[in-house]
Amino acid sequence: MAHPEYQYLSLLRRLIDQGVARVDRTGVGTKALFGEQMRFDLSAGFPLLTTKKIFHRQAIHEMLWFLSGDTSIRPLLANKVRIWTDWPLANYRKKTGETISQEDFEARVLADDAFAAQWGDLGPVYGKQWRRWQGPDGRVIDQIQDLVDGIRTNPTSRRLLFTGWNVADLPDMALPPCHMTYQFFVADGKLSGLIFQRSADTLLGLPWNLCEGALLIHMLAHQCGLDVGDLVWQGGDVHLYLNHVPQAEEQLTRAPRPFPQLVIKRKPDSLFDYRFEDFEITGYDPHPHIKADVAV
Ligand SMILES: Nc1nc(=O)c2c([nH]1)NC[C@@H]1CN(c3ccc(C(=O)N[C@@H](CCC(=O)O)C(=O)O)cc3)CN21
Ligand SMILES: O=c1ccn([C@H]2C[C@H](O)[C@@H](COP(=O)(O)O)O2)c(=O)[nH]1
Repeated sequence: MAHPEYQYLSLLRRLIDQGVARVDRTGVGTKALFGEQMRFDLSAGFPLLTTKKIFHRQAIHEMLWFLSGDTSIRPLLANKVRIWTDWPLANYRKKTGETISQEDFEARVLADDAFAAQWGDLGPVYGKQWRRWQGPDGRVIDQIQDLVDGIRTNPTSRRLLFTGWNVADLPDMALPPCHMTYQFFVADGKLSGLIFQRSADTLLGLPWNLCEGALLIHMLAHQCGLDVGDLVWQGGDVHLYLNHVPQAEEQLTRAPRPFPQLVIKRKPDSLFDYRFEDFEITGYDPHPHIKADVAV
């Protein structure tokens, strides 16, 4: 059987060859396809792309940050994860007219509590909706705890899902959720998960989304005494930014190597008590990193 990473590589190829040119919010321009799917059997390896190095250390931190319910970039910065800085930074520059560097902005968010509270928060993004969805009656809903309970007590339920797409809160978010809905399925002692991603930056964001989705399935399965099944990824507007075409062509010259394995070294009492040190990726031997600019 062909290496599962060819699903990703053939998507890159089709985006370049058949993607429809579109003007987008960022002004960069994309080539896009609508409605794409990939499937990875997690028992056969951890789907961390090998045709370029993915910074999985940062991806693990981001997933733990989502699960913590936090929405400030401060805990990310404390772990040297800088992928979310561009949006609060652009907001700060626009509102104050100051031309502060990214480094100085990040240093202030880390050092100054009041500054972090005013400028470092992304609004009611993923973590808030996952862990503290606010009902109209003021009730606070922990969608992830409900999911864990559901998988344990009612594994054949067709309602094992959570969503970040809180329509009323969208205007207050730095960015509306991209990986917006997750659904789960238990069969034969295995947990499968599906990500619905309304918008996918195929070169930069998607490899992280696959890594983090796979990590979440592993964590949930670990907590619920299940083996891992499939990660199904479903994309709506799936695009390649025009300034990423050379990087995609470079990546397409490379042959996939065996996927690594995820080792979870400790079983904490709850899904929310995992620490970064509990995870180890073994056997990861990727091709070199390929640099690309993120569209803000
Ligand atoms: N245009 C765009 N693409 C995204 O993937 C994206 C957004 N915006 N906005 C919100 C978050 C932030 N995410 C990001 C942002 C940057 C990288 C990125 O630049 N990754 C590089 C290197 C990162 C580094 O040097 O630390 C990579 O090669 O993976 C990845 C995901 C995913 N999301
Ligand atoms: O986890 C993520 C987060 C974001 N993206 C990409 C998808 C788009 O290129 C931008 C978001 O812009 P919208 O105009 O809100 O769609 O970020 C991703 O791929 N993965």
